[in-house]
Amino acid sequence: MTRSIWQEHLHEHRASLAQLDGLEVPLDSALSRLLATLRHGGKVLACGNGGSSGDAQHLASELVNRFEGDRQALPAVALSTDSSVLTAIANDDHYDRVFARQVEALGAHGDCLVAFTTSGNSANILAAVAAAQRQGLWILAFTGRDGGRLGQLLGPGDLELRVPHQRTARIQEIHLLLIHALCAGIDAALAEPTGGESVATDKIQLDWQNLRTMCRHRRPLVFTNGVFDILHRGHVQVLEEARAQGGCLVVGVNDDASVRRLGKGPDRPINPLEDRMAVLAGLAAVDFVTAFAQDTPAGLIETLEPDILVKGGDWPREAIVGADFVLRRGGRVLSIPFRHERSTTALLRRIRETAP
Ligand SMILES: O=C(CO)[C@@H](O)[C@H](O)[C@H](O)[C@H](O)COP(=O)(O)O
Ligand SMILES: [Zn+2]
Repeated sequence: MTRSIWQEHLHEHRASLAQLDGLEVPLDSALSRLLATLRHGGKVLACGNGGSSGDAQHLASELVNRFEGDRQALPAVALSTDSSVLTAIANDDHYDRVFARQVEALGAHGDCLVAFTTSGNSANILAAVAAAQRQGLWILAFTGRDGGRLGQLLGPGDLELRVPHQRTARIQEIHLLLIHALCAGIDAALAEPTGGESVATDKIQLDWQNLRTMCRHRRPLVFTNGVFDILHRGHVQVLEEARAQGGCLVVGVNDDASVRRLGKGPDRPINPLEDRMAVLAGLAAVDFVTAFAQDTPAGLIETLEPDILVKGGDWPREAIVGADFVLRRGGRVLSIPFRHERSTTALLRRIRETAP
């Protein structure tokens, strides 16, 4: 008896699934590499032809938007989506260059190029991989059969998820399974806290360069600074309004010696830097907390290059340190008034006056 088309497909699909145990280790490596890339502010560029261009778009949409759980938006671009860019490159240069040119335009050191090809031989994919290698991206290749020429092009820092099947359709079906497994792993690692667990320690980033990289794609970047000795309602309100202005809020905190130089009193700060940063990191509005030892946060602002600079209270905009720098780069400077008049100094006076 001949099998129906459906029975044939089912049979072949099951047989291809049975050959995939070897993918567990490279899938785990791909997941950790991707997470490290995303956590350090890197982005994902994805490309493929035909059905594989759909895979590239599928992956990008699940990173930018969401897969199954709530987590931050992640930077990913499918290189097969802009018909103007694609037709211009193919028309003026060559179809083989359609992805490579975009990698040159958008790729940066540390980013990841995800290349889908069932044969491993599509010329535009090979060119994209070569361009990515020149630009310092690492490659995650989804291939089939024997990996084709792409399998041989990959360097020691690259990874390949190869489906050892001969038929394009079966390979593509497994590619989608792999995409979903990766997205599930990313969801699990970056899930928004449901309570109980602490993300606050990850928010404290004392290395300015590291912080700069982590904020690279989290724009508009909002920056504010202060002592935050005894956190009060006015602080929380200003921080919430500051966060609402952009996509990421970094708070720069004066270290203890620089607070003492501000002359607020011999016993200030009451709370040491570590405690002040931990309290700020516990606020939902705050994405990152860092510290500065200088008299002003000018150096920190120049390192982070925020798009929006905020001070709370009655600071005139022109007196805000770093305002010139941010305005010159086309950014905005805001003075957000305290809607709840509270001050740490006044609070301390009251505590002392009422002390027995
Ligand atoms: O979806 C399919 C076949 O299932 C086709 O569109 C297929 O993706 C195209 O023939 C691609 O051009 C094949 O490219 P590649 O996988 O060999 O890189
Ligand atoms: Zn197809």
